Amino acid sequence: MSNGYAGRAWLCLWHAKEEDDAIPTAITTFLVIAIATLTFLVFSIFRRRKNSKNPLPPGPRGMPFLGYLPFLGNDLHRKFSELAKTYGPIYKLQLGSKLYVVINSPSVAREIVRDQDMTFANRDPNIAATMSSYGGRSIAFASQGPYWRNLRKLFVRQIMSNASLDACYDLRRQEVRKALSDLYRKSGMPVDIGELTLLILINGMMAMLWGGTLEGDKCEAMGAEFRKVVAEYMVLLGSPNVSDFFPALAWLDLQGVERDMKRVHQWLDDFLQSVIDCATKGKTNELFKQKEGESERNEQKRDFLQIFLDVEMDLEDNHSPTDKNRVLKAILKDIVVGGTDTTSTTIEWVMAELLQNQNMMNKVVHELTEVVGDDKMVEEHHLPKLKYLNAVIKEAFRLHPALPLLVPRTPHASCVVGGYTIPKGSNVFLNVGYIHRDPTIWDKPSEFRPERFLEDPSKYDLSGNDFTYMPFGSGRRICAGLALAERMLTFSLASLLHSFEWELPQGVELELSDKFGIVVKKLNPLVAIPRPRLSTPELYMSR
Ligand code: HEM
Repeated sequence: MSNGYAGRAWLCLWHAKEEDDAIPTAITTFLVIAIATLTFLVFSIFRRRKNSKNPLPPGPRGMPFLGYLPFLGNDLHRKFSELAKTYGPIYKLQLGSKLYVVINSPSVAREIVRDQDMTFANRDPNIAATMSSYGGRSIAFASQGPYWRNLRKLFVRQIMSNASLDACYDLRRQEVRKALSDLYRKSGMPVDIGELTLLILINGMMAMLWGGTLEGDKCEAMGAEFRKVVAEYMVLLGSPNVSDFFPALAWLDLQGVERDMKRVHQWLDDFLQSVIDCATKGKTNELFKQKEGESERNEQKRDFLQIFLDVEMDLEDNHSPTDKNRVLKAILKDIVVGGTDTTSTTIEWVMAELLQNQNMMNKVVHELTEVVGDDKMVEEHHLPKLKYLNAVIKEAFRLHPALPLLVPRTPHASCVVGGYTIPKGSNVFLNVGYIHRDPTIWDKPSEFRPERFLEDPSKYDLSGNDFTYMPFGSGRRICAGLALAERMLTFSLASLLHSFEWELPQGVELELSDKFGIVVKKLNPLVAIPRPRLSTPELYMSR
């Protein structure tokens, strides 16, 4: 456009030479050109300045086309922390055609989850997450919007409310007690702690969902299979996938992530479908059993599943029954998969740290004896009084956050954070694992020292308001199951530690290395031997 205008101006100047008003016309023309050029120059300088004022974050150079992809390795959480030492509080990684931004300081994290929380409340699920969440229908992977807002509101206000969680305490307790009596029969034998706690959690969640649990001879085998499948699922969700970085190549599925996720997703889908069929159609299944009296599900009794079934209709009014079923399974996945693996992994870490630090184990057991007594079982009302155990759990969350990179967020508009531009659509990781071990924040950060949480117990809670400590995330997308996670984790752990003495099998060396998945687990499963420590055997039989 400016070229056309300049051209017309030159033409005008040429014709003016032959006319009487040649001089004023020439001046006008020059002025127009000068103003246009000046405007253009000022605009370009301003634009350059603006960009240089807020450039993209620093970051390592990569290779043409591939970016940093060839250097990423398998342990993302370790690599991201290594890079944070070089590039500081915020850096970028170009991975194929996608831009990733990693946040490594509380002050920059605050800008994301507090100051610009609304901008960053979106997710951009990768191929594996989209497939596994039935096309982004789960709470965890749905885009910000009315669907996600309504679902989350329902989940947090109705399912996770104190009243609702109090109402289903009995169901949780029965599952924990059942596990304790099974364990009593196995005392003196080595137990895989991750497997044990996952089974408690699956059954606890299923009991709260619809009053049914895994039952029968195949129960343990099913639990172990579930664990294996969920572990693979978490690795696939977190693995760098070439198809995500080069969408044009996605059809090739070069690493087979899509193929593997399809298989894992199918297994979980069948599992969840059986749960729904048992719960809603009264279908029988050799693996699931409804608790006695639960078969007469009536109008007054609204378990988790019933609440979802009712409200899901409102959410997806115009959808076909198949779609509604998918939405329901996506939500069940949030609970049965997202809620169980994170919680049981954390219990395993706590047990490992306590077995490593015998004096802390003694303090925990002493506190349990004082608060609960050796002639009683743990109840949820004891939990707030277990100050030392709660500090141990917080310290385990600090050193071993289940999701050390949280779940990535995506800004819906370009914005400035920490003085750098984060373009719309980039993937933003909050490197909580790194912040939790930052020596400028934490004294001797790699030491397991629960006492740091006792010094000022009100300073650190799990609500994500202190950006130096965010094991459940923060802001609009903070963990939706926090209330239940806190109760289930502390109750199961306190019960296991109160009812049994634990020791490592002879000759076994404990090590605490981890392996990456979206949930970071112990590299080698923790195996320990339980021995009863309560006053009478009858206590182990109580429900
Ligand atoms: C120790 C146990 C748990 C840990 C450490 C944990 C941690 C987290 C974290 C870090 C996030 C991402 C937060 C963010 O992006 O800022 C998250 C999201 C979520 N969690 Fe948990 N979680 C746990 C247990 C549970 C349980 C028991 C449930 C369900 C009953 C649950 C349901 C969810 C859901 C639905 C989301 C997605 C929230 C959203 O995107 O709006 N979690 N969790």
